[in-house]
Amino acid sequence: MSDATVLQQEIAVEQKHVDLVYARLAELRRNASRAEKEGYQLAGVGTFGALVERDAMVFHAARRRHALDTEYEGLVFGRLDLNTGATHYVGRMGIRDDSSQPLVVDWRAPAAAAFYRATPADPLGVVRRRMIQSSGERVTGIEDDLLDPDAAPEGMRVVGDGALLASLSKATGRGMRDIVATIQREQDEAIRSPASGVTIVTGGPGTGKTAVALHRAAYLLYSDRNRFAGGGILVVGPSGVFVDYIATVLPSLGEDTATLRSLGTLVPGYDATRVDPSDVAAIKGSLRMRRVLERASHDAVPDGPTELRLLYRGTLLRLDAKELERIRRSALPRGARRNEVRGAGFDRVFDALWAQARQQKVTGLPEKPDFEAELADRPDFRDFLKAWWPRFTPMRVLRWLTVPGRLRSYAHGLLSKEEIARLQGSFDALDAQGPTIADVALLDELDELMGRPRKPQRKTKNPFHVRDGIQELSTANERQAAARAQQVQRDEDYREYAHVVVDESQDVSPMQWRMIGRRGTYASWTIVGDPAQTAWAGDPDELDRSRDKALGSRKRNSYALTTNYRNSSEIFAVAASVIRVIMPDLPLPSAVRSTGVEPVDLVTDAGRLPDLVREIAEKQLADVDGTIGVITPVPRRDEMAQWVAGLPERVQVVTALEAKGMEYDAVVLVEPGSLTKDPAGIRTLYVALSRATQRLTTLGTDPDWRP
Ligand SMILES: Nc1ncnc2c1ncn2[C@@H]1O[C@H](COP(=O)(O)OP(=O)(O)OP(=O)(O)O)[C@@H](O)[C@H]1O
Repeated sequence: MSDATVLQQEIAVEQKHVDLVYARLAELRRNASRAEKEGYQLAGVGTFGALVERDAMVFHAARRRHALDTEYEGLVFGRLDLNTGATHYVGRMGIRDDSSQPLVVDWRAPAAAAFYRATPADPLGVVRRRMIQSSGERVTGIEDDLLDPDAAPEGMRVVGDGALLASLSKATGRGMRDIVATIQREQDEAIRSPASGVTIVTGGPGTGKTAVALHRAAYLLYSDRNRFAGGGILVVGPSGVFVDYIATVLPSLGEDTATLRSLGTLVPGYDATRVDPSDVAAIKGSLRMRRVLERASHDAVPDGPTELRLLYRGTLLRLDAKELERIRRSALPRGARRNEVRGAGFDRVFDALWAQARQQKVTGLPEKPDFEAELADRPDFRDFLKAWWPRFTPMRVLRWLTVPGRLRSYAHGLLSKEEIARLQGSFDALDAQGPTIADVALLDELDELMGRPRKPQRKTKNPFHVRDGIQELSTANERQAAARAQQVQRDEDYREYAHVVVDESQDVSPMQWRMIGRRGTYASWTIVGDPAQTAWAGDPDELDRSRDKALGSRKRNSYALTTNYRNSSEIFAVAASVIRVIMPDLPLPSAVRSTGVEPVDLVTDAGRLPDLVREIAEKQLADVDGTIGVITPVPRRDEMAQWVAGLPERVQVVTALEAKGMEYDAVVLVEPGSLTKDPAGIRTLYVALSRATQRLTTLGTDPDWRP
């Protein structure tokens, strides 16, 4: 029999099972719809208990139907033949037949772990592992691994080769794809790492760190839904571009209880996308900024009133600048939070005025409480208090740093003259352009330092909580929204996540670790990153210390990933040659796929550069089916975006910093020489050179751009 016939026969075998699964799925969807309808009919009964039961039925049925709908495509992707003679199918969700026998095992269930972990050296009871590829409900391909030939029963067929490689050669789309069908053993170990403590995943470019982090989030939600869906999972990535790229992965895994944030949007109220040059980011990210901000948070208000004069029952009461300063200082000792001790400051003003009034023997002076009430009623006095000790927003205080004299005095002894000058240059743009990504951590720090009257935590609006009356859910949309709301309605600045995932963690500055740490006090953590890709130009020890502080004394489990699944070996060789210059001993991942296409390096003059960039992007459009990344130096992004304006959407323009974590089928890296000035730049160059799966062209005006 020819190989093709054997393959067709085996496909037919699997198709039979897959048909069974989809038939059962259709039945389950019908059941879910019926449950919803029946839920409504219960309303007719009208008793209190029936209404609660109705809401519960409607909610669970709607959630079940949603899950059944999202997992439709490629539902079954694996089969395990065990040495016990048993067979398990592995898929995106677990499905049982009507006698409760499993038709498909959820990939996150313990029984599915062997699908990812079994190897010929350690087959874990698996004789044959089969990957099933399908399109819609149709099985299109099969790839087998025979793991334990000695245990194979007579007639067991083994077909295909290279399922992983086949999956890696698919075109890259706008969003990251899930890897659930081809997770590798070392990745699976990290995904299923214990739920508590800190899981640290390191590995070079393209080793699947992001994929692992996201699949781990899905795994945690599956393994302990109450804990992780209840508390929520926070996923932090470096940029908005990156967050959009990964946003598609979690819903496709059937989970919508994760909150995705970039470093510029982690704090509610800010949507920062502006990046600082690396030398400025290093200053803003340094822990020394905490002291600078602490000083600012205790300083007098610019243009605030310098004295208080009140005519009280014919007598002038007066607090001069010195006295006001003394009161402010005594009400605001070091460590006190200004917005929280405002009342204490006001009390001291009353005390000082009362003492004066008594000393000056004001005629008809009432008791102190009446004296205070009289003053508190006077608009001129209230205006004074508001101007002298306003409620401070973090942005208001950060703006004080734009005043050169103030910045110098806050930074005295903490930052060098040059550092102060650089910071000043950056803050000059604060009013016109809004905060940078690094500023958001400073604003969060100020919020912490100043304190604020916390809003009471909003109670979760659970559609089944009947204390406030039965909720009338009517349309399908409302039911869906209610089902989601039950899980995701949290305080705007929610800080009690059950798990925090930090992707591209090598780029999180010390001040940003503090910002993230505040939101993960009660969380377990997954931290993924690659120190060789960091753009951090500041003190590396400080970075380690601040990370350790955020993670606290939680137990740590570390995993290292060693295979680069993204780049062709030809492309990774270029990236590797660059990072070797500054990190000769760095262990690098091995790239498993060769395309036979060498990267291209072109040099031109400044005049020709725009046309050439466009020409190359057009050529790459013809060469690859997926996305094309035009990677630019940070300051020239908008200018270069004009050069490729009007090309299809597959062409995306990003800065070298925004390219962090991203992946494209083809990359044009423009002016690579702009990234070789310092080690942080070379590490960013390494990132930019390791984004492409198939084609890489470097193009610039400097023939000697290589470090
Ligand atoms: N087991 C796998 N099967 C198929 N594809 C995989 C597998 N692991 C990773 N990939 C693919 O490899 C590419 C790189 O993965 P990912 O972005 O998670 O790597 P990374 O380690 O975060 O990379 P970087 O540090 O460079 O940002 C993605 O396209 C991902 O889908």
